[in-house]
Amino acid sequence: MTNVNVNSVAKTYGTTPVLADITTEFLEGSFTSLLGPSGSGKTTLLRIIAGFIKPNQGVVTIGSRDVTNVPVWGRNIGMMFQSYALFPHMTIAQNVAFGLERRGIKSAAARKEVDRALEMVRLPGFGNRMPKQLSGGQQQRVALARAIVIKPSVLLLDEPLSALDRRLRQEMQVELLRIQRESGLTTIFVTHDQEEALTLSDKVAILDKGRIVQIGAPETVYEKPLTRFAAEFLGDSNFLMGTVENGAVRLSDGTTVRSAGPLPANGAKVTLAVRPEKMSISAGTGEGNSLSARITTVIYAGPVLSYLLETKDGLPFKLFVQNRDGTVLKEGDSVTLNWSPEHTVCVLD
Ligand SMILES: Nc1ncnc2c1ncn2[C@@H]1O[C@H](COP(=O)(O)OP(=O)(O)OP(=O)(O)O)[C@@H](O)[C@H]1O
Repeated sequence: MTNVNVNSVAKTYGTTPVLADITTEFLEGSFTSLLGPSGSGKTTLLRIIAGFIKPNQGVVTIGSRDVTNVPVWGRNIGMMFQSYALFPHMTIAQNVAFGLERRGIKSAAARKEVDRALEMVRLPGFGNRMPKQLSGGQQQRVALARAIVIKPSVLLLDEPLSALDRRLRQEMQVELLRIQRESGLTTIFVTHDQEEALTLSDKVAILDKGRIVQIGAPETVYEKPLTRFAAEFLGDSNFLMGTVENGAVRLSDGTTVRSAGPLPANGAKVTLAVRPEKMSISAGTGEGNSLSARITTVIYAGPVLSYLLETKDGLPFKLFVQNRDGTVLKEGDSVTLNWSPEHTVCVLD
């Protein structure tokens, strides 16, 4: 169990910067997701921590040890990837024991550790089977057992569940979280699945173009996004542009919108973000913020209705409404949207 620190780490391929001066800390025993679009640098950061890639600058420490120049095998890291295939000609027990044997742990002691690891991933008694006799989900569990059996200081996971179907994936998420909690391993998890990141993590780090644009608890990054990119990449957001006037924001159609959060000085041009589920449709203006809009599309999905709307300024808006009484509004209806200043967040563009 160990803190992992990344200090001023940068990586460039040729002239293309892939990671730009990343400094962050992964706390002992915590589960952190690296979330970002394809090409944002998630895998590169993970591989730098693992030791597969050498950064052009910066320092990586695991515990109190500077590992920047330590090879992969000297870092005591457990790893699991999407395509971390098992050795097909070895039994499950041999697969799991592989890392132990390479560390010189003798067979009797190794067998005990292997049994314990297989128990932890809920595959006791599977040691004598061959990989092809296991389902995809079971094979992933074996890969996880192989990663944790060496008692690593850190567990690095690169989209380990993305090859599994939805149901199996959800099952494995629960298992992964249980194992992480039981083992107390500092875990760093690469994903581009936002729901997975929110449900599993103590902290979510959002990457964009080689930078961590925000890192925090799931509810913090979701409720208080710092940038337009973060507000859009993690969940859905509606955006309003305006000018700060007397502590509120004046939109171009003259409507005034309030935010409970801090705003820059009078005259500043700002962007406000509001989550679609935080808005409601009402008969008239109520408490808090309100805005007129016209429904352009109705998406009926059973328990939840999605409305796509257009404001007077021609801005596209989205709204998610619980289907409580079966009322479905129609395309073309003019409505008033209401929402709280608490849910109005000023974001950097
Ligand atoms: N060996 C390499 N040589 C040149 N460019 C590379 C190399 N490895 C990665 N890149 C580039 O670095 C950028 C970041 O890649 P990385 O794999 O870290 O992104 P990612 O966020 O993990 O993306 P994905 O979700 O698609 O896996 C990409 O633009 C990629 O093309």
